[in-house]
Amino acid sequence: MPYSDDLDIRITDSSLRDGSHAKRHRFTADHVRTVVAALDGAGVPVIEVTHGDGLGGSSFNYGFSHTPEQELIKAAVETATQAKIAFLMLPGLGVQDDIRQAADNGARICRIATHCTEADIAVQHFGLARDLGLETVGFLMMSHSRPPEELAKQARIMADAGCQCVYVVDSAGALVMEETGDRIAALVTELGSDAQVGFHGHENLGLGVANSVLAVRAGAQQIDGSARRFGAGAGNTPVEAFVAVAERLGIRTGVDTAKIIDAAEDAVRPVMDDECLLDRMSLTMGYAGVYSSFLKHADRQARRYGVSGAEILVEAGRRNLVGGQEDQLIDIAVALAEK
Ligand SMILES: C[C@H](O)CC(=O)C(=O)O
Ligand SMILES: [Mn+2]
Repeated sequence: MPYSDDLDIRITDSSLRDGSHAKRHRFTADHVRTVVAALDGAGVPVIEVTHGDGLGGSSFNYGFSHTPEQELIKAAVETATQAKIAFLMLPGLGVQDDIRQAADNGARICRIATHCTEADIAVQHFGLARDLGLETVGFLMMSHSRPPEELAKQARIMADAGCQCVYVVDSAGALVMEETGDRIAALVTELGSDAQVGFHGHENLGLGVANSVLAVRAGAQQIDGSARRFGAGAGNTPVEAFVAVAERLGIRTGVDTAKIIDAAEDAVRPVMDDECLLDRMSLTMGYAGVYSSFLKHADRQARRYGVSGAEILVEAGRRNLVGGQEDQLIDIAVALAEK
C-alpha cells in the first residue's frame, strides 16, 4: 500500500540525529539551520534532530552535546517550511518531560527506540506522545539479532501502545538483503492496518540502499537515510542515492533528486568532520553485528589503551553488547591491553 495518494513511501533524514554520533554530538544551531534549510528545500518530508542517543543522551557515557538538543529542535522547527521535525528518545535516557518539552518546541514526530527485545519499556511514552498529539514511530534496534517472528511480536507491543509506524532498525548494518525483506514482511503481516512499517539502514556492509529497496518491496512505507551517509558506523543509507534509485524504480518519494544531491554535497558535507567511511572498523561492525554507535567509543578506547579498535569491536560482537553498554568497551580494551 502506498504511504499516501502522492507518495509511495515517506523518507526521514536522520543526518541531524544519527550524524550526531559521527560529529561527537557537536552540532550547533547554525549547523542545524543550514542542513534543515537544504533538506527542506529538496522536499524531504521529515527531518530528525536530537543528540545521537536521543533526548537526555548528553552525558558522560554517551558524550556531551555542544548545544542543548531542545535548542537544536527549536532552530530546526523555525527553519523548516514544509518538513516535520522528529526527535528520538530511548526510554531511561530521556524522560516524559523531555517529550513534553520537544512538543512545546514544535517537534511533530516522536520516535521511541528500544533494543529489539524490549518494546514494553516504551509503552507509556507512546501513550504520552499520542496524548500530546504527536505522530509516533517505534524503533526496534539491533533487529539483525532476532528472527522475523520475534520482531513481529515486539512490533505488536509497540502498535498496541499507540505506535503508528514500527521500524526494523539495522543498528549494526548487519542485515543482508532478504534478511531485511523477511523482517519487514513479518511486521507487515503482524500489524496489518494497525501500524505502518519502516526501515532504518546502516552502511557497514555497503547495503543500505539495496536493503531499503527490498524493505519497500516487502511493504515498508517509511524509509530512513542520511544525506552523505552522515551517521554512526559507516553511516546511514545515503538518502540522495536512495532517492535517485527510487526515482529510477518509479517509487514516489516526493524528494527532488537534483536538489537532494546538492544538499548532501553543499550543505551537509561541510558540517561533517570527516566522511563516514566503510573502513576496517565499520566493516567489522557489520560483519560482527556490532551497534554502529560504538564506533567512536571503541576508537577512543583503542587509542587510550594502545590496542586494536577492530579487536574491541569483534569482542563487543561476541559479548552481544547492546546500546547503553558503551562502558564495557573500556573493559574489553583493558583486557586486550593486559593480554
Ligand atoms: C540510538 C541509536 O543510535 C538509534 C539508531 O539510529 C540505531 O540503532 O541505528
Ligand atoms: Mn542508526
